Amino acid sequence: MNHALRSDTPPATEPGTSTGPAIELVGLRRDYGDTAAVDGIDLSVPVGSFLVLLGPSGCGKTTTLRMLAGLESPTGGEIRLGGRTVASGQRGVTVPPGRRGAGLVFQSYALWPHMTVRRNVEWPLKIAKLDKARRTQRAADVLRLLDIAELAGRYPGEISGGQQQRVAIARMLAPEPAILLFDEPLSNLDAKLRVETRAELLRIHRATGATSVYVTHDQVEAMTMASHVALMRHGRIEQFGSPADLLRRPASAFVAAFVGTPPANVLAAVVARGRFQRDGVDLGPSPLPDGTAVRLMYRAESLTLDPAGALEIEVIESSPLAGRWLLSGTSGGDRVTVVEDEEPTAALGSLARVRVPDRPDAVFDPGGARMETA
Ligand SMILES: Nc1ncnc2c1ncn2[C@@H]1O[C@H](COP(=O)(O)OP(=O)(O)OP(=O)(O)O)[C@@H](O)[C@H]1O
Repeated sequence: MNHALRSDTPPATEPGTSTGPAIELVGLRRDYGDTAAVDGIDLSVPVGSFLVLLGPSGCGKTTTLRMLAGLESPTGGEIRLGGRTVASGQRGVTVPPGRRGAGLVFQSYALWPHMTVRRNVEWPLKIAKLDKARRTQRAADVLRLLDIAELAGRYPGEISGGQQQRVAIARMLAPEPAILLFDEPLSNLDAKLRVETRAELLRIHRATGATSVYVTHDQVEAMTMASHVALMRHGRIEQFGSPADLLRRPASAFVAAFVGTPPANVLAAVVARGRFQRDGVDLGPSPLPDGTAVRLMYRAESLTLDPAGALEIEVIESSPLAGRWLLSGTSGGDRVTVVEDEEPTAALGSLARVRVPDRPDAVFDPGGARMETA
């Protein structure tokens, strides 16, 4: 792959314009004894995608990434990179990490402390047996792309955490991988640097034209960076799509409650006499048969504080967000968040009432699967 190295150069391949998928996972699984860390994953993304593996701790994100990198072998299924099978549980194929055209950046950066920044970045090129002139040129190019050319002569112990991370990314990019793998790369940075580095990583992703896979448990990172999100749960993909797909049409109550700022509200209810009822509170008409147990989704912006509202909450927190206010409370064990234009006057610990619209934004069954009610 011919990497463009200047940030003002368009990506070598525009996302989505390639013929075949850059990454294909087919029935991918990894068992550790009785634990299915990855329990049968299927997905496919085109060249130039920014795929985020998102999900709570222990859902199998890192295991999936390590299998992509070749640090872990699947116990079932296949991984295809650029149409080539690099790992197959059944056929016992395993292409070693160095021959997959994929580069990995660890959370811990893993720089060699006794080598200068320049030598750290040149190291993978030395392993690849590039001659000295090309190594020097390539290292200079990636250090410039990452904006750290002036640090070339320093040792990792002499630069900041954020700069070390840039060096780790430069080292990963040096051999021009077609696939960039990131394992929670921002988790060691402070909040402001995280936001800046998000944009920086996207710039690098676009400048190289490579396909990126990025592991995080932070849905804000996923929603702001991804072209494709795979939201994982218990080793499986709960929903795969664009950030907008997950936000607009969550496939399950789990997705609804995991993504969005703030995430949507999900309230348990039962249908009685043609109405959604919750502990004696009427939440509006229901098209479903009486006795059906449901979980109703309401976006925070669909709810309003109103002294005449049907739902009573105990206020637990209130915080500003982009010129508006989020007020959260609890109702029968469920968390309820409302967006208000003005700072709410309700004190913490006090009771407030919330008006609920006649129609929920989505209806899920008690197991969390989406129900069609239209
Ligand atoms: N080497 C291992 N031996 C046994 N079990 C493992 C091993 N690696 C991972 N697991 C288990 O597999 C499951 C998935 O782990 P994995 O690290 O992939 O999750 P994750 O989503 O990356 O979590 P986190 O966000 O906490 O890093 C967990 O239950 C974990 O305990």
